Amino acid sequence: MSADTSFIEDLPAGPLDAYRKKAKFDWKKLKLVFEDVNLLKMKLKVWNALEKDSIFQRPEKELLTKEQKRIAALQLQQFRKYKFMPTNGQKASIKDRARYLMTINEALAAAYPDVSVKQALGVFLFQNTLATLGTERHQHIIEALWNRQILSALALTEVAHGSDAKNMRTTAVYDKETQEFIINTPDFKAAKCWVGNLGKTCTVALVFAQLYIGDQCYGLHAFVVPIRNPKTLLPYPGIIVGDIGEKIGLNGVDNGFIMFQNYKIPRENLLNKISDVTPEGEYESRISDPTKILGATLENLLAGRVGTMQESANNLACAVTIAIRYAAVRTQFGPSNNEELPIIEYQLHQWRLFPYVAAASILKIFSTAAIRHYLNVIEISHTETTVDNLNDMISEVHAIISAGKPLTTWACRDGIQECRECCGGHGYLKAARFGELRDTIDARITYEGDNNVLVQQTSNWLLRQWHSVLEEGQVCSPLSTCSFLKDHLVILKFKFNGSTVQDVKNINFITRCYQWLITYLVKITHDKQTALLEHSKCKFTARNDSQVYKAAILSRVYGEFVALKYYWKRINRNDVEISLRPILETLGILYGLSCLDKHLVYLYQGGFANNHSLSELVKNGILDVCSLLKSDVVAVVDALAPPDFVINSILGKADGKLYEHIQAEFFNNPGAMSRPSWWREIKVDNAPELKIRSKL
Ligand SMILES: Cc1cc2nc3c(=O)[nH]c(=O)nc-3n(C[C@H](O)[C@H](O)[C@H](O)COP(=O)(O)OP(=O)(O)OC[C@H]3O[C@@H](n4cnc5c(N)ncnc54)[C@H](O)[C@@H]3O)c2cc1C
Repeated sequence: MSADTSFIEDLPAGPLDAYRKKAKFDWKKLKLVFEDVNLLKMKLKVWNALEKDSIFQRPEKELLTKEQKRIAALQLQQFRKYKFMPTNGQKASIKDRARYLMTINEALAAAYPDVSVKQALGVFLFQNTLATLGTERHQHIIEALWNRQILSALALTEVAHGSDAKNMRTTAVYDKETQEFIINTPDFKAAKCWVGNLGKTCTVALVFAQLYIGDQCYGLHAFVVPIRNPKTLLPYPGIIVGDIGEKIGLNGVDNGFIMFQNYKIPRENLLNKISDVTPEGEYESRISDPTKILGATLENLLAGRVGTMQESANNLACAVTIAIRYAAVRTQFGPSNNEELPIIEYQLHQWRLFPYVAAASILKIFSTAAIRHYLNVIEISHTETTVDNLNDMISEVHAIISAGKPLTTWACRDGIQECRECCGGHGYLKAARFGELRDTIDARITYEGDNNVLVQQTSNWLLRQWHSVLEEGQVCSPLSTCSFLKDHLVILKFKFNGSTVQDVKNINFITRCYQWLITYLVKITHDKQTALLEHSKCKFTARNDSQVYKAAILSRVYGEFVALKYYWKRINRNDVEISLRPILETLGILYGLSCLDKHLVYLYQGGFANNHSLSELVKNGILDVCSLLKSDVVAVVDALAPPDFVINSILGKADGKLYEHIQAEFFNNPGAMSRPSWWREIKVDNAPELKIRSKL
């Protein structure tokens, strides 16, 4: 049965129709492959509400940073009043409920990134952490959170330590006389910093500190710490708290710093699901290894990372929508004086842009799959059901997300920049929106775990699988993302023997290349680490000196392979109409070939190919697919795009009336045609006045 697309609004007629008419599929049906129908309806509901809400109207002129913070705080307050969750949502399973909440925040992030960051940190991440690390004694805090009585913050990073969480120096010392923890910041380098919502607005923070009983340190633990009096918003005594100042972007978020001086909190404020301290000062833990306790504590950040993946894929979709719509209307040069071509007709322009359209399509579907896996393991972890390989599943999901967040955010960073350049000078206008998209993605590369550090978790996991293949001939990959490693002897013998473009323009070739690449890279990374370890006798050095050209590229290649794997699985589902298959396959092949183009050196280095044909065919394949995509690409971005209100770009509107919107921007920007108030300061008294009329 054909999917019901009647709830998706038609697009306005205009100059883009010329290309829209060429598409060989229905863009609305394609949209329902990129988006789950119910979640899309929910997002449309959110966007419709915000579009009509006066507090969410966009300012006509640039606001001062402190005004941006005020507006974002008010918008968040207002947003929390909406009841977007379906009526049965409150009773839904943990998984469904979390999915709804993530979708609501995803919708918010696409239009108001600052407000969504404030909500994600101050409400969802806090709630998630309390639910997973807290117990019934923290239930009242969760309730206060849902009743909008609390806005929180998550304080992990310190001035001198970010990625290296286990060396953080804030302490929480247990005092059994008063049954309190005493929190201290030894010096400025241990001040918590960059903490969203902490600068001006939050009343409570989740603070990560080293737990001490006497002289014994039990590692990093999470504590609920009151920060400000909710009635006055003034900080409590014993705290130095403030805003870190203006940033490159996301200035609606009040990122703050904090230092504690013998600041006391009740014993019960320790989140105690994994480990607890008895009133008498005994430490009790369900896990004996302190590094595992830290791991379990920080596992919560996974929710933020999958959310980041999805939001970044959406940002990339926004950027390519703007650039493709622009390219289909903008004309420059032509074969004859009276014929100018739309810039989308140029091969170079297609080659610069279309791979990012493919990336947005693949990464949207990949992030949806990553969220599904993440929520599945969360749900299983919360039920009584025992699942034999749950830990293996969690490790694999962790590996997928640790590769997926960097893959998606980096693709988005590069894609936005290319799209900006593809729109020429007009792309540099603030109203084109690339600036905001670029600033937002920039921060995502670092927060929720710095990309270059995160990818090491994926390569470590892959190396463990490789070790297990060599030792026991098996792999722990319940989600089958690297189960092929057990066939490594066969895979490493693969050789490329294709001779036509058709030999590379197919998913079997792409899968074969990726399986070979992952196997080859994990092998050479392992060999390098083993040699370094023998030489230096130091695991730390061995690991660090095998990142460049080895482990780091291994994680990247694995991320791309998994992204394609989930994409292929999705497009081959029964609910995907036959009419959509060709375009979906084209997008998948373009993504695969464009990524492989960047890894050719490894395919040659390892002997997968030994003459020029692989390189030539991959490159010709990309150009072939680009030219094939030209007539469909406008409809593809129609399927990827959110409504105009969300895209918020004068270059990317669905009506394609590019020059009307540019004119409106030029003419209507405040004070555009008025003399500046400071004109006297620059006037030149003795300047000759040139005639404006001819003497004749
Ligand atoms: C907009 C924004 C919002 C934030 N919000 C919060 C928040 O709400 N709460 C909070 O606690 N924190 C927050 N942070 C902080 C953020 O989580 C940290 O910036 C991040 O974890 C990285 O830590 P760092 O800045 O100390 O960088 P560092 O860890 O010092 O890294 C610096 C550089 O060194 C590299 N590097 C580090 N270790 C290695 C290694 N082993 N091998 C190779 N390279 C390495 C990194 O890749 C990076 O490029 C926020 C940051 C930003 C930008």
